[in-house]
Amino acid sequence: MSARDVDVVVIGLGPGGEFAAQKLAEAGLRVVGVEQGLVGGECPFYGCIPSKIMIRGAGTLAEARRAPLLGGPTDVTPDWSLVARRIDKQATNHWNDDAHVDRLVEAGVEVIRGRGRLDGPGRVLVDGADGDGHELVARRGVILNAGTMPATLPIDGLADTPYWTNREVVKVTELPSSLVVIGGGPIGCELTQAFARYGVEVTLLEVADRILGPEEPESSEVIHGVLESEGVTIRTGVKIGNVRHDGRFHVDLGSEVVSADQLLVAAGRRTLLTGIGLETLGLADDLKMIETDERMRAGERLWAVGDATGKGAFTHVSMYQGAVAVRDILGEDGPWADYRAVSRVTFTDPEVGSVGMSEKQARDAGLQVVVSVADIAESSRGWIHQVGNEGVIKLVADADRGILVGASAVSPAGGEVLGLLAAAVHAEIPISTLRTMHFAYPTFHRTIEVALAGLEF
Ligand SMILES: Cc1cc2nc3c(=O)[nH]c(=O)nc-3n(C[C@H](O)[C@H](O)[C@H](O)COP(=O)(O)OP(=O)(O)OC[C@H]3O[C@@H](n4cnc5c(N)ncnc54)[C@H](O)[C@@H]3O)c2cc1C
Ligand SMILES: NC(=O)c1ccc[n+]([C@@H]2O[C@H](COP(=O)([O-])OP(=O)(O)OC[C@H]3O[C@@H](n4cnc5c(N)ncnc54)[C@H](O)[C@@H]3O)[C@@H](O)[C@H]2O)c1
Repeated sequence: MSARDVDVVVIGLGPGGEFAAQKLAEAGLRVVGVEQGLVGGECPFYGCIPSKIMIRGAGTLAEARRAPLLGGPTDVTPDWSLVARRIDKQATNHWNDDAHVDRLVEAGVEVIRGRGRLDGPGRVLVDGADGDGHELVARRGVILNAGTMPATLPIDGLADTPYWTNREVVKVTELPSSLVVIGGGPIGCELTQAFARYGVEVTLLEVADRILGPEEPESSEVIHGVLESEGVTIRTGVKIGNVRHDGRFHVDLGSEVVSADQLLVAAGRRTLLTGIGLETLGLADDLKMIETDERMRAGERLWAVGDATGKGAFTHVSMYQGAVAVRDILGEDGPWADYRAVSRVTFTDPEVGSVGMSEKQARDAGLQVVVSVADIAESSRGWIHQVGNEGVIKLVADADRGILVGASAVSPAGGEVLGLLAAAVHAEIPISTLRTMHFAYPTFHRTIEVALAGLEF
């Protein structure tokens, strides 16, 4: 096997790696992308897109069920096959990544299917899926975008059961009549609500004392209430003793055993950095996360982007970081990575949009914190909306600087309401300026004006 010279090798073609590979090739560099699974990564095939298609279907059912109260009688018959077909045919092309590969090849990227590993600065060895080995020398360097897999839980008996993770759940064609979900994070909450709206009896188990733990307590409270009102059973603070499977799943919580036809584990992610050759660059070979600087540099001629950097496991963060790495590799002068105003949306109904720091994070950072919470249901638009109007706007301000450092928008279309708040935190718009804005009537985002008025300093 003789080494081949190129400019850049990208190991892992998730959203950030795919983006970076394309941009660098379009800029005229010789780029090789190495992917052991599907080009595009988790988001289009097992994550964001399929889950949001489920949520879209479930949301239309929820709205139709609200119609008798507001619009007129409806007869709603859930049909999961519409969702399954959309995911299979429209979204994933039967889990075929040709469209992603074609886009890269068109841009000039050489795509090698196989497992890549580092072999010193700028050097990559690939165990090709076709049995061939490849030795690549990347003159400028390597971008690592290895991403994550579902975390495996050390629960007695679990590994011997045919439980679902996000990998299996996106391929479901027939719904179970009951489902236990382990993990009340974004995946657990989004899918719990989607399945419940299709008539599945769902029990959600969360080890922490509240679901959506990293979000504001007010956000968790709204979503907890909404899920329960839609028939979901929620247990928080649980300790799972063991899991058994005898055709049905039995989850032992000590004080009770929860049984269901299916089990979904959505309890976090694990990175794929072990065995990827980090030690050949002098880094530890058992890292859970990879440290990066503001240019996404992680070592000698090594850049890292995506979930494995620990800066927010979101597609838009991975792509943002990919763009930063591209600028650095092309010798541009920034702008470099800044995580003050990372925005994220959990696509429950209501959506939970948030940006920047939570109140706790701001207090822990020693800021002079002032907060304000305003109720969406009490706004004119909330009143008009009626059923499904639960939500809050929460603002976290740094009183010393007179700016917002964080905010949450739990609301119908909360992810869209978030836009204004994300701009405010990102651009450090003075609160005095925000207070003088026109807030169109009657919108959900007008509740931001109420929350701004409630900031006392
Ligand atoms: C159910 C679900 C829903 C989600 N919903 C959203 C959402 O609504 N919005 C949002 O922003 N984010 C969402 N996410 C998160 C989002 O999918 C990830 O943040 C996103 O995919 C970015 O991940 P990444 O760039 O780190 O790489 P990944 O998408 O994890 O891809 C990494 C790729 O690297 C490959 N790879 C790994 N090691 C090697 C190797 N040694 N050699 C070759 N290839 C390798 C893998 O096969 C994989 O294809 C969701 C995730 C899940 C699971
Ligand atoms: N809309 C979005 O942007 C979106 C949607 C889904 C996922 N994602 C991304 O994917 C990541 C992974 O999602 P996730 O929900 O799997 O992970 P997560 O780490 O965000 O949440 C996992 C939850 O499982 C709980 N948990 C862990 N072990 C448990 C146990 N033994 N018993 C009961 N509960 C347990 C945790 O306390 C936590 O609340 C997210 O952090 C997010 O960044 C984003």
